[in-house]
Amino acid sequence: MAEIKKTPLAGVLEIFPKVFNDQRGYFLESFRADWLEKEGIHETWIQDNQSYSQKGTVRGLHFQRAPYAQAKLVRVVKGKVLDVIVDLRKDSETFGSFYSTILDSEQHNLLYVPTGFAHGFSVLEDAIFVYKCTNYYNKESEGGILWNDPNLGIDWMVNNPIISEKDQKWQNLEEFKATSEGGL
Ligand SMILES: Cc1cn([C@H]2C[C@H](O)[C@@H](COP(=O)(O)OP(=O)(O)O[C@H]3O[C@@H](C)C(=O)[C@@H](O)[C@H]3O)O2)c(=O)[nH]c1=O
Repeated sequence: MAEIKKTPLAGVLEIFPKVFNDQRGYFLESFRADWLEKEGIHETWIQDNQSYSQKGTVRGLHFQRAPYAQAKLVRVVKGKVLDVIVDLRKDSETFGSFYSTILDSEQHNLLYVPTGFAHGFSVLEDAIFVYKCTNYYNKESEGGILWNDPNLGIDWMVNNPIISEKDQKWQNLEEFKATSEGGL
């Protein structure tokens, strides 16, 4: 059975599936609804995404606004990333805090990210990143926080990252607070 670990941010879970190794290779269950249901979380996953990124890339920090807000269940099938989330939940005691963890294709670990977070990752080894979402992509409701906002002070563990034009222009956390009535 998978090991489910709570994180310092309420409602965010890290999941370590049981890996069965043998002479052929490995087997693991990469998704089970009951991992989350046992924790009282009932989500309907309606979109799966996959991206490939070269070492040194940063993607993020992204969210979608209601009614297109997305919970995400993220993992890495090849390579290694530093996965980062920022708590933007209006009434959260940890609003404005971030949590980061390594996701890689050796641990096969997953991060469950509820709605109300900005999400991103940096690529420590060329990575195929795979994730489930509870809402469809909606360009108009897309928002973000600047990855290198000095007030967040995230150590992304990469120098001079490869980053999209879009991701260089997001607002910082202070601007987000001022324009979003205190959160998502
Ligand atoms: C995310 C997404 C993008 N696209 C398109 C839009 C664009 O032309 C192209 C690349 O999009 P982006 O540059 O936004 O891709 P990317 O930077 O990988 O966006 C993703 O980043 C990570 C950190 C997340 O948390 C995701 O929710 C998502 O925002 O793919 C879709 O068609 N559907 C989708 O669900």
